[in-house]
Amino acid sequence: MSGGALLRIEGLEKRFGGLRASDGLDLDVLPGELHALIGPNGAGKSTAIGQITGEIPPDAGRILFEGEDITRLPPARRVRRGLSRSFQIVQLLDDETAEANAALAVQAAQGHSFRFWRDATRDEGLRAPARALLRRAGLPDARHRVLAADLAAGERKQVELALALAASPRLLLLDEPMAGLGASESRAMTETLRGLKGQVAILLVEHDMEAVFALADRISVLVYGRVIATGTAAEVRANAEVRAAYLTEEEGV
Ligand SMILES: Nc1ncnc2c1ncn2[C@@H]1O[C@H](COP(=O)(O)OP(=O)(O)OP(=O)(O)O)[C@@H](O)[C@H]1O
Repeated sequence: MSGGALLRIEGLEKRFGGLRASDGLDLDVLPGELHALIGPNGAGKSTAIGQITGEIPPDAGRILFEGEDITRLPPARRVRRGLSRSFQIVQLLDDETAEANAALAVQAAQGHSFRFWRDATRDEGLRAPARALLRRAGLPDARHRVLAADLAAGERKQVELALALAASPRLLLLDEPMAGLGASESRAMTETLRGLKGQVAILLVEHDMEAVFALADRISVLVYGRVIATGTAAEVRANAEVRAAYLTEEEGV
């Protein structure tokens, strides 16, 4: 496996017109680690995630997953290899319960057609693993039968995390899981992610520095499409280039 890395990104380039959203991006995620990708607005974090999932084709560079070049692989094939993502904006079926949403994800992960999705929401063989996923994602049992439309923002994020876990990923890509959450919801999500640590490698894009510093084994700092520093929280905090480019006293660093 590419030098022990689960995911290796080498020299990734992505231009939007004259703008270099990825500019020689290099990044490694090790098996089982929680690796945070931080950086100012517009640094290219979402563009990096999009290229890892296959939604955005890079102009140059390589993406290796478990040592294999997946740079040109379609998104669905990457999911089947163990790369799963959750989105900045939650996409749930609002008129179905949390449990039914998760049951559909279990069914999809088993490779069945969505044609029979209405049956899936009643199938106990899918509902039992669906409940297990929701518990792993931190949603209390009492909320499993609530319609997605009636869930709080934090609970919707938990369901979305359960959907991402349904594919049994080896690497989970999380794009701002704390976005739009209140302080207590963010703390709950932080605890949930702490519980997942070690079970699945996580690449976490997040602006909530409290969560990042509490969770990350390593942090990479992205500025203008390039990683300017990678290290532990203490190493990144102490890095002069990082402090100058991004982290400020106001953010408590
Ligand atoms: N489809 C696109 N077309 C044109 N420009 C784009 C496109 N997607 C992203 N960009 C630009 O590329 C740069 C990087 O955007 P990206 O969303 O990856 O940054 P980010 O670090 O995720 O930002 P944020 O923290 O605000 O989510 C930004 O300047 C953005 O405006």
